[in-house]
Amino acid sequence: MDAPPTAGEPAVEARGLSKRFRGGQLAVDGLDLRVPRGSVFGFLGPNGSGKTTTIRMLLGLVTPTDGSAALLGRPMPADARRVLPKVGALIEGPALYGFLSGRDNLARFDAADPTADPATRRARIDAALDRVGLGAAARKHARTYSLGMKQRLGLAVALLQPRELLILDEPTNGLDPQGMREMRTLVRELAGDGTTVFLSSHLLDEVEQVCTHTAVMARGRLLAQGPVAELAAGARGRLVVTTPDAGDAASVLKEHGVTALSTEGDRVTGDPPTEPGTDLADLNAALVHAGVRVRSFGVENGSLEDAFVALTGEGFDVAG
Ligand SMILES: Nc1ncnc2c1ncn2[C@@H]1O[C@H](COP(=O)(O)OP(=O)(O)OP(=O)(O)O)[C@@H](O)[C@H]1O
Repeated sequence: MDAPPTAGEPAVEARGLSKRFRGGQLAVDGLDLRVPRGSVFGFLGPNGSGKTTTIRMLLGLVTPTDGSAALLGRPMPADARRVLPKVGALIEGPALYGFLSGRDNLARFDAADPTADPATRRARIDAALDRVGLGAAARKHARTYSLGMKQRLGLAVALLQPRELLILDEPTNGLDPQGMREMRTLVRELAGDGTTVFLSSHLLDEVEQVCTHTAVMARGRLLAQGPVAELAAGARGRLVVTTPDAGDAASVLKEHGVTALSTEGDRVTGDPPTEPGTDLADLNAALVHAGVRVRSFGVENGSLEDAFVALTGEGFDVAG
């Protein structure tokens, strides 16, 4: 008999998880990951940073070169047969038959599951279709579905059984704004039901909007992880000045130790000086003294993007 997983055990845990592909490429490098139960966890990183490879290792689809992974307190892939029934996954778009209706696609997946009782199939399929908002389109051929509907049908496949953990690889990738909104709402609803959701994304604002926790990847390495609010709050805020004299303002701020200055129209932003004893009021006085007409002056709260830039020294949308 196995001991039940202890309470407080993370939904996903990786220790030193690494993958070097045959060509020599180190796609994932010593990843230590801890996904709290009940969280919506955003696995964030630019394209090519190693997110998909990590997800494939977590699910036992790729063998790690080094390190270990556990899902719901059980080692993977050793306990895959016991764990995977409690885990729904959506990776790389589901394999759907276009000539079958949404409902018949689900029936096919359900029939392929040896643990699924055929007597209750219909109810399971209805519930899954309802959950993803496809009840009305259930009888249409899947080939007529928009990409967003196909993604939601893929999620319905994952929801045919009750799940403790959902792992979604870039669930909004390629969707139009409406499709993105629907998928994000769905993720929030699923999390509201108590399911832990682990999703990968290359979109900072998506993670900020949807996730409670995040881990930030770049070039196969983990840069930071923790509650989204804590990471964003830890980032230094940006000084923001609006003024019709933007050019002069930038010069004065530069003279007074403001770095990483950028000007957009009447808005000048920069990193405030870090020397102890620097008072922002003195900066404002210096601007006024130099004849700069200041409309507003303040420090904006740090965002996840600020945290990322601080961690990597570069913008987010760089190719990994
Ligand atoms: N089967 C493979 N063989 C060799 N290299 C691979 C293989 N799969 C991925 N890679 C490389 O490993 C690195 C990480 O890829 P991965 O797909 O995990 O990143 P990702 O963050 O998921 O990016 P994307 O969002 O573009 O999928 C990339 O440089 C990729 O080219």
